[in-house]
Amino acid sequence: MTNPVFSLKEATVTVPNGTTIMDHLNLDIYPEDFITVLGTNGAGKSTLFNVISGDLPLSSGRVEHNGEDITAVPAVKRTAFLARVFQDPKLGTAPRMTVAENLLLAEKRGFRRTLKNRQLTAKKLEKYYDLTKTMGNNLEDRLQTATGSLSGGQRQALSFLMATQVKPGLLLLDEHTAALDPKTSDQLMAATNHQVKDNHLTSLMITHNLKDALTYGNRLIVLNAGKIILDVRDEEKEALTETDLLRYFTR
Ligand SMILES: Nc1ncnc2c1ncn2[C@@H]1O[C@H](COP(=O)(O)OP(=O)(O)OP(=O)(O)O)[C@@H](O)[C@H]1O
Repeated sequence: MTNPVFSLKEATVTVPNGTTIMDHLNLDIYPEDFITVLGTNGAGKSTLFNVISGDLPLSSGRVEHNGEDITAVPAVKRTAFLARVFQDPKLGTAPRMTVAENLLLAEKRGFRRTLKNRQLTAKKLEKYYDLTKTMGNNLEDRLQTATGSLSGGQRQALSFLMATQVKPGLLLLDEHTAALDPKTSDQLMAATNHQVKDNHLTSLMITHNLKDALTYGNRLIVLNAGKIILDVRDEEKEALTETDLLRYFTR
């Protein structure tokens, strides 16, 4: 069997008031896994992402990347292989910079970000045109527009492209379509799915949308009280229904 890209082993987080918000959690993430992450409010979904990204240190347990112990590696260093897209369209992009400038900046993920000595050549603009066109929301016509005046859907599409332009070893999608209207959300989910598949990305996606959790990805996990209470993949996932899932939300 293939080795995991990323693992949590007996990962536990106890916060200063004594509450354990991640409880001896074990998770092996394999190459090209697209894992949808479900759970009630407070189940520990953001905690899981914060532990993976290194923003929240473990109280005990281990974090491994390609078999190497990275428990003590800080968040800033983990950006060399990890990218995250947030729910808030304002996060992840620089509002005064244009779409093209943001994409140029994103090419430096994992390195010191500066636009010094880097230019938006005609070739680059052509590349960004083709890239943004794949999102299906006219972002390609707004390459020279300041990001702050894009629609929420266009801005989230840009955040997604910025996170994936330099292929991350692991992509964290943190309810990235939740702030969008249903049609725009569906459009970004479909574009996300294409990009994840076409670029063979390994990713986790937090969602409260049961339909999306069932439709997308090869694997689904449900969290409750800082533990994984369901972990299914392939045929087992495909056989799941919304009614099956709702049972995990009544605990
Ligand atoms: N840094 C922290 N210090 C103290 N408590 C925390 C911290 N981070 C999270 N918690 C607590 O841990 C629990 C899990 O929170 P978390 O944000 O991971 O849940 P969630 O599943 O993402 O919820 P939601 O769906 O509402 O976003 C909550 O009770 C939360 O208050």
